[in-house]
Amino acid sequence: MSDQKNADVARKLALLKTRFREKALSELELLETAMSGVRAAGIDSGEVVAAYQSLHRLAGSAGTFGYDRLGKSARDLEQILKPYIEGDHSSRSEILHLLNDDFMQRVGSLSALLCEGDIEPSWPVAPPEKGVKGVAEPVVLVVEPDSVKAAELSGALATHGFAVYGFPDTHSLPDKTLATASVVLMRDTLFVSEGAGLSAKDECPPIVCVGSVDGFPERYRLADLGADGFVCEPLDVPVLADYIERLISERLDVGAGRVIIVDDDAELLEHYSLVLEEGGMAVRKVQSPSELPGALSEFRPDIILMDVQMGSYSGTTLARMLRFDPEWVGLHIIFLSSEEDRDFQVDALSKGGDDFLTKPVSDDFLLRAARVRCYRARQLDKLASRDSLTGLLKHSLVKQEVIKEHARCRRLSQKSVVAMLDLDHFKRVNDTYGHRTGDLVIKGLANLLRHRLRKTDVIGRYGGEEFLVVLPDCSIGDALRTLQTVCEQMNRIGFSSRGEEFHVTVSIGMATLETFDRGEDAIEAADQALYRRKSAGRNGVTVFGAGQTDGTGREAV
Ligand SMILES: Nc1nc2c(ncn2[C@@H]2O[C@H](COP(=O)(O)OP(=O)(O)OP(=O)(O)O)[C@@H](O)[C@H]2O)c(=O)[nH]1
Repeated sequence: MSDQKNADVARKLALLKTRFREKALSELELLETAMSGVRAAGIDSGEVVAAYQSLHRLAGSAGTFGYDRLGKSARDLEQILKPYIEGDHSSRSEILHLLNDDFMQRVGSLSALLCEGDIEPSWPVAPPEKGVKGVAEPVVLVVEPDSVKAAELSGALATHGFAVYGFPDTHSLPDKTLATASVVLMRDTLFVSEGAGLSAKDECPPIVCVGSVDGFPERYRLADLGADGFVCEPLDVPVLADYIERLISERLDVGAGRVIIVDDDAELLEHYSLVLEEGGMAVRKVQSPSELPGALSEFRPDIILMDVQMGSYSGTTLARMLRFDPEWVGLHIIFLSSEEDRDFQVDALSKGGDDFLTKPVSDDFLLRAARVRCYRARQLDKLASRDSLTGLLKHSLVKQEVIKEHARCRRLSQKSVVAMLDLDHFKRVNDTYGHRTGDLVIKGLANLLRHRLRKTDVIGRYGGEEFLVVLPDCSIGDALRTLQTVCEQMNRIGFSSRGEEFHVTVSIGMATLETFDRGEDAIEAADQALYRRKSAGRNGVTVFGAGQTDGTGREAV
């Protein structure tokens, strides 16, 4: 984060702290006056419950703004009032016993704790570096002293769509370059002597060691020194490319995350959201619970962080209400509450929450907790919506995306393209090299598409060796060029099995989306174009219904 941005965030946090202090001061003043009144009259007309709620709020929020001692004192006083408000007695003698001198004195000293300044709120950990820079081509750094091996590995990985840069040792590797990389591949012996310094750097991406000796002691040593992975020679490049791909997508998932925060306390809401946003997460603030259903449909978060008591609304009831809708049954709801009572927490969870964070939470803890929970939510979501072999969208979901994109194109008069891809003579690959190798080829094409297409493009596995992609806001000419590149690059990837290297080609049929009445018709048209490409000799792109050439000199049908 730049110094300027740091200063901005610090200024905003300081402003929120001031607002909190002002609000808390007037609340404490009211509390003290109310308790003095109750004590003097010996009659409680609901003021003690209000005082309990006020102390409960302070106990949960003060620590967030750096007033730890205030939060703790408020919690102690809240605990004194708790048996009274849970019981059914409010005789004069009980009130006087409750609001004794000691209690009143402690209430009176709360506001002094607000003037102490206490500790500054902790600053969240820095956002993780994004694994993929720009549109495509994740950067892989190869740190290998043997220049021949380095060149071989770099060339092979480049055909899988990675941008590869080689370095003979860690000293020649600039920090700036390191920060742009998604993965470092490093000779294991070099890692043992130089790697610890590298992995300790903040900007260092995952380090995968490459070695020729694979045993428990060697792996343990590398793990102990901070390596993230190990691959043994001779290298199977498609397997390695897939492994790198997995590391990259895991890393991206950890950083990203969409959170809705529901809290009726404006300062807390602002503070939490600032902390998460600065940590790289996308946040939607909801202060009024009635706005939650609309925000959910629009923002589609990974998780909800929700206060438990918001005026007349209860967070647990809201959680239960959300589960009425099948769409939100799997949504992760995390309660943020100053309630420490275990029975209460279990009860809240049984009503539809998934987890409990007890307030006050430090900024750092909040960010880490939200990241981990978003990551888990995404992993679970992936299991349901993603194809397990390729990690791409499953058949029904990618089809849905086509239909959605078709409606969007019609509404906004925009142009998009849908394309169907199919590996050529794939049965032969399976028959010759086995199903496992066939799977690697399928993954190879999936990874290539991920690298070559834009982040906004939708990619799905439509069938066994068939893929469907949607290219939104894309002219037919641009789509043709992009997909031709995919064909060329697929053909360049060298797969190996049983000591033999082989290459696989892909055929593609494409169609404009908005020219059809329904999205399904556009898929059908792309499929027909694919069929024609297969009849016309495979390995290329055919546009539905156009007399365009496919870049290989052949006439597309
Ligand atoms: N390894 C592997 N093979 C699969 C998978 N799904 C489908 N297949 C195989 O893909 C092959 C598809 O073969 P065909 O439909 O005959 O087509 P083709 O051999 O690719 O020939 P053309 O499409 O005409 O170029 C079949 O052998 C399927 O068993 C999978 O998940 N993994």
